[in-house]
Amino acid sequence: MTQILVVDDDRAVARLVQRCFEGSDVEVLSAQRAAEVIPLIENHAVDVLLLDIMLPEISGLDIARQIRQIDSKLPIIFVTGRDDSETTIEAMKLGAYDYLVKPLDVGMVQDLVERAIENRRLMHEPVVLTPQQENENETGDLLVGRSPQMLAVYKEVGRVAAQNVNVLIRGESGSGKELIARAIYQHSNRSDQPFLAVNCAALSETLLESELFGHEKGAFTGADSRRIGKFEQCNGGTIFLDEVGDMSLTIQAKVLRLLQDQRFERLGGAETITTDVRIISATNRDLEEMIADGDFRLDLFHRLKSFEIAIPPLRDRDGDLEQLVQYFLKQFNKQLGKEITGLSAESLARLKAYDWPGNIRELQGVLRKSMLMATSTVLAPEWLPPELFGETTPHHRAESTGNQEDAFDVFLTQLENRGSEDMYAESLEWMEQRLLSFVLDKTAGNQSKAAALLGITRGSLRHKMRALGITVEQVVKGDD
Ligand SMILES: Nc1ncnc2c1ncn2[C@@H]1O[C@H](COP(=O)(O)OP(=O)(O)OP(=O)(O)O)[C@@H](O)[C@H]1O
Repeated sequence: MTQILVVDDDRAVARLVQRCFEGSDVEVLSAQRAAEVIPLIENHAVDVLLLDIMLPEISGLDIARQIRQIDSKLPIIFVTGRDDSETTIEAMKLGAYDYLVKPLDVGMVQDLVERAIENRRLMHEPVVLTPQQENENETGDLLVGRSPQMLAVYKEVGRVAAQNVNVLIRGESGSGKELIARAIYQHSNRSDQPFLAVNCAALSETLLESELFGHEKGAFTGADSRRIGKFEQCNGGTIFLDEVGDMSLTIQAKVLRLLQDQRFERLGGAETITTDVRIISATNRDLEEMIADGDFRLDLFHRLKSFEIAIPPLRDRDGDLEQLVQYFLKQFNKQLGKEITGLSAESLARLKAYDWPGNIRELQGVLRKSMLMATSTVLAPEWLPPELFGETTPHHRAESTGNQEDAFDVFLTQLENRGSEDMYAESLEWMEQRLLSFVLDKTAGNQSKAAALLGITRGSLRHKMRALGITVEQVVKGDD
């Protein structure tokens, strides 16, 4: 259960935030007075704080300073009446996650809070590497796999984590680059400082530049106030630049300068700002080829890879597939209320023969989808998706008739047979899984378009996708 705390003397703010998360697994706590804040934070596992900057008795900034003493990494979203005030800048420099300007917009609140929750997860959810610790009661994300190839990776993480050098993580899509980045951060000397992740492929050039370096008012159309960028906000911390190969040459030049002398200017600004950040970057692109084509700077490449970790693709990890399958079976049995005991020999052989271009993420998706559909306790090949057989059309079960009602009936009968006491929730999950996959497929993975079709915000869509274990790659790849 995720908990967010809303502190505002205007009760309407807490009510609005409550409305934003109705029906989700987010619990909204609220307080109207400054004196309540610290005890609430001390006594609850608060994941995100929405804090009014202008409380009657004390400034929100002063409370934030006190909170930093207790929890230096709690994402704080300030709520303010004006968006160009110096106070807002001050708040961002204090390490606030972001700020919202009143009147609040439901979509924006959802979107920002979702992102802050995700950021909290990235910082807090421990990534467990040590082989002896592999047990199901472990909390956090477990890096499963004891192949010699992965043991070498864990050793490298151990070697480099405490050194204050930039690390470049390379590996195919879905191979675990983000998990490794978090493991490095968590074992580093900066683990008590923030960790901020930026996906360089997800934003347009101007927006990415502004996200990283900030901007001054009027720097570009739509820049109606000054904004502090991640490099300034994350002073003393670690930035994870995901998909670093997707940065434009202009931004590459700016990042290079930052790496050379830890200085930069906000977009459209003259003031030179100094910052101290460690960069962990990741890519699945062939940077050497990009350098040869003039698309990536050689000098930046060398700066980013003071240390390089190459994550092997799943197909090259000796013996990891079986362990991962066991691990995900247990996990999904719990999540889906199933009792699937294992895979048939033929299914396992099929999984082993497959190439896994989407690596662990694809394996997760395949198992989840198959387990959701399966009506037997052993996962037979008929429940596996067609792409594993090199087919492009469904070849099995009720779905093969194209009749979704049949598939739903099968699912319901199965729930009934195993005496489910949670049919409502389980059926809704089944439907949501299909609905989201369908819409994301129709929009070729475009989440904004998908959210618009569904009539929900992008934040809610992302939240649902995470809860259901759906990734865009899976959807798009699974159906092409
Ligand atoms: N060794 C592992 N053990 C258990 N789960 C794993 C392992 N590696 C990856 N995962 C899971 O697989 C999914 C994809 O991992 P991750 O996001 O770290 O990959 P990535 O390489 O960063 O992907 P992308 O290239 O798309 O950014 C996540 O849900 C992650 O928790």
